[in-house]
Amino acid sequence: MILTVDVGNTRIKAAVFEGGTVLEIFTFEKNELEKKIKKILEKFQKCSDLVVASVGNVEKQSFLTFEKDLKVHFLTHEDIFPFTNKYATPKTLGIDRMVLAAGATLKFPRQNRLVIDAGTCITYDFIDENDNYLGGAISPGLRLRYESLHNFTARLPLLTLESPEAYIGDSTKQAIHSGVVNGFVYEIDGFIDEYRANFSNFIIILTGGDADFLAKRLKNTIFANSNFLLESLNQTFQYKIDND
Ligand SMILES: Nc1ncnc2c1ncn2[C@@H]1O[C@H](COP(=O)(O)OP(=O)(O)O)[C@@H](O)[C@H]1O
Ligand SMILES: CC(C)(COP(=O)(O)O)[C@@H](O)C(=O)NCCC(=O)O
Ligand SMILES: [K+]
Repeated sequence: MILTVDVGNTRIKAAVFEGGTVLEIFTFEKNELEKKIKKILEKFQKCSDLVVASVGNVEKQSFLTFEKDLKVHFLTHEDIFPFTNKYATPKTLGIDRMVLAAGATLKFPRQNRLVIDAGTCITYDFIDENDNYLGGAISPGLRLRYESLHNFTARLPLLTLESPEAYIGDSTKQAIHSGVVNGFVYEIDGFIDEYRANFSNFIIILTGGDADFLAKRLKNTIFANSNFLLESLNQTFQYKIDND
């Protein structure tokens, strides 16, 4: 049994796997990390490995305290991945993006793949049919857009996510909801159209905290899999064991 942990910039997601099957998923805040992991390990005492991919600012030590119970692994750029990394700055590529790319490569062989992760940031990652990781894009996520409109202006309120009534927002609130939500949807549909125009035979994987909200609103039909990063972490770890 393996416990995988994804430390994002907003929240921590964790999952227990038995082989390729997910047994349970957990989502929690950074300040609850040790307490939650302890509880998970009490419930799943057969966990032999804890596998962490982190782009957030949590202390390594919070995980190392569990070394008495099981083996702790932090995935890094030094690990073995199933694609050729063509990013011009491979060492600065987020480990979450590398894990998503690994999952897409292993799960969908011999095709072009675009992974869209709508989390704190929206990340786009493209792996071609010859398993070359080419890069993608990084832009502000949904909540980040609401927060930055408020934080960098004098007059804009901080709103929480709501579906806009129309694309012509007829009040400050509706204008913000339209700008944030429609802007988010148009951006993603625009990127998908661009990739579709340039590549055939490709699959799109949509994941992240806003994936379900987004999937319903896209012009392009894509199914969301909120657990894709956790599943990919499990697969990346298996791949590392098999190929090290
Ligand atoms: N309970 C929640 N707390 C924070 N963000 C949430 C919550 N539910 C949904 N979200 C949405 O999830 C997004 C963050 O996604 P997530 O995948 O958790 O980010 P990260 O992997 O960067 O930590 C935010 O843009 C927000 O709109
Ligand atoms: C782009 C990110 C901030 C996304 O983080 P997230 O939204 O998943 O919390 C993270 O992948 C990161 O810190 N990347 C480093 C820069 C790069 O990937 O090129
Ligand atoms: K992301």
